[in-house]
Amino acid sequence: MCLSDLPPLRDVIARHGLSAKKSLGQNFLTDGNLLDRIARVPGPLEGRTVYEVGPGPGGLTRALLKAGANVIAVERDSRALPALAELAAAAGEGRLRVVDADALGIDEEELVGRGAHVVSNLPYNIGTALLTRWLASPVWPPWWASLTLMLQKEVAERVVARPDTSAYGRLAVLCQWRSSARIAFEVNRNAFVPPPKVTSAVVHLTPGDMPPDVDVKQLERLTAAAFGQRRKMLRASLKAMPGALAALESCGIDSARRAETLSVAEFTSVARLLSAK
Ligand SMILES: C[S@@+](CC[C@H](N)C(=O)[O-])C[C@H]1O[C@@H](n2cnc3c(N)ncnc32)[C@H](O)[C@@H]1O
Repeated sequence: MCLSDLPPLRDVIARHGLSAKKSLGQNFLTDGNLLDRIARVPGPLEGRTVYEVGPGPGGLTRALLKAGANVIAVERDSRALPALAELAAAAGEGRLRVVDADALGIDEEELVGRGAHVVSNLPYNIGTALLTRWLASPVWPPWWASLTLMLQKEVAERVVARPDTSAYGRLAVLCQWRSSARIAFEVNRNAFVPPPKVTSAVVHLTPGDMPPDVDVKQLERLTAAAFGQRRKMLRASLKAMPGALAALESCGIDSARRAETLSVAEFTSVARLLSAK
């Protein structure tokens, strides 16, 4: 059997008894056109390595393989392994490797090497944790060439949010400091089996070329303190952080401002001074 002869995804899900488990964030995609559209977001994939978290019954994996990628996928639900083994056989020798593990415990650089594209319909319960980890990598440029991720629309909006909006916060600062981030398109909840409660969106991030003079941990501490009390003036929210008020002053930032008014560049200039100490 080859990829084009595979049975429809709904049949695969039924035959392998893959009833969706809420605890694993399982909302499966079965629309081939939508899956092909997601696989096109990172650009040409012929001969490229793609890392996928949570292939489940393999809908997105199938689209990625059809696009010519070699896929390394990590799946925590061992019920999906037989369906994925059939997909691997149809794709041909060496094109799909499935690791039966928790993606939160994976050392991605060791597993997939450098230069891989990440394409995933992420389980919602670990989506923000994985995105933050991939952006906060101590090694920069990171191991990934791009991230194409299905997230809850509300999380996607936090990734691309601008200052002076309620969605602007720690995630926006981290993502926009380290990458170019955009929402590729929204996905209606009815595209999933079963439909989740909320609309989703596919985001695409490519790593920026960062000078190494800002310690990501300092930036994270700074934004955690500032947005932890986002309604307060910075002079109150950053009071307990050593050096922060002096760094604000050196950067010409009025400590009567609130966190959500600071641009990403302003946050990084303060973090740069704190990193130099
Ligand atoms: C939203 S579903 C996506 C399934 C499939 N890729 C699709 O698009 O239809 C999320 C998948 O992630 C898997 N998963 C959940 N938590 C995981 C974890 N910690 N590590 C690896 N996979 C996980 C689930 O079992 C499920 O298959």
